[in-house]
Amino acid sequence: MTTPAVRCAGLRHAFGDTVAVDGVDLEIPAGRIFGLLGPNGAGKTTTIRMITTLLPAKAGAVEVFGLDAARRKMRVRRLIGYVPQQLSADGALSGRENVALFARLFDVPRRERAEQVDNALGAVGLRSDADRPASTYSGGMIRRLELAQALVSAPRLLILDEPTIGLDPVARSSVWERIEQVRADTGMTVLVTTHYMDEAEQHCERVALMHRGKIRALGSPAELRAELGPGSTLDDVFRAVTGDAFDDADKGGIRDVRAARRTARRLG
Ligand SMILES: Nc1ncnc2c1ncn2[C@@H]1O[C@H](COP(=O)(O)OP(=O)(O)OP(=O)(O)O)[C@@H](O)[C@H]1O
Repeated sequence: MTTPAVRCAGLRHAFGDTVAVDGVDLEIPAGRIFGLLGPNGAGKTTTIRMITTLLPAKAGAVEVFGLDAARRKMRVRRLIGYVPQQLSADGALSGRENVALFARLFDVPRRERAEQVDNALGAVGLRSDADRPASTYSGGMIRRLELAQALVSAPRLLILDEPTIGLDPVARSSVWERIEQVRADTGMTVLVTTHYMDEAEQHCERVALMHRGKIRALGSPAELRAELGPGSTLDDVFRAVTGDAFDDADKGGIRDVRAARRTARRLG
């Protein structure tokens, strides 16, 4: 059996009295697009931060391609490209300069840097806009630039936290198009969190539904819907396994995140 890209066992993290992640067992097969779905506050970002080694687990273990994330932190970090929810591009720099900065941060060898930067920009469709300031980019272009920043070190696991939040439908599909193309070209594993059930249905081969720190359902979107019966949606599956409507569980917090990304749509 091939080693999974990620294996979490009994993963737990609490912030004071708030248990954000509550005993998560999860296996993410290599080479697929895997969606971690759940409403605001479900524990998705906290789970991702433990997988990236940015946050130590209070209990349980994470393995990335068989490497223990607690003991082999630096090796694990080199396998991962991470696009957080927060903006990570600098509006004063050109697209190319932004990606080159990440190439230096991730120790891409000096003689390969210019080519790798150009390849990453090409992979997200930004080559012709690469030399103007990122402050002139649209929201979708900024998201694609952040994708290029994560791709420049040629990671085996690409982790995207809400990659399409706050974008209009056209920009959302262009981001997904690039993600799917990169995965097809490189075979890398993609772990994505999203609030958008329709996007998960369309683009993720497997999904985990997370609610209040726990994984409530796991499988392909089609399998999960089939278990519930004909005509059901992923929203229905979520309601069936949690007893909550997805939107009710959200408690409005997502609006703040959306607003934040909307205001950040133009840099500078
Ligand atoms: N740094 C922190 N300090 C205190 N509480 C936190 C912190 N980060 C997250 N939490 C809490 O942990 C819980 C899980 O948050 P987390 O951000 O992991 O959820 P999420 O599913 O990623 O939601 P979102 O889409 O809003 O990021 C929430 O109750 C949140 O308020």
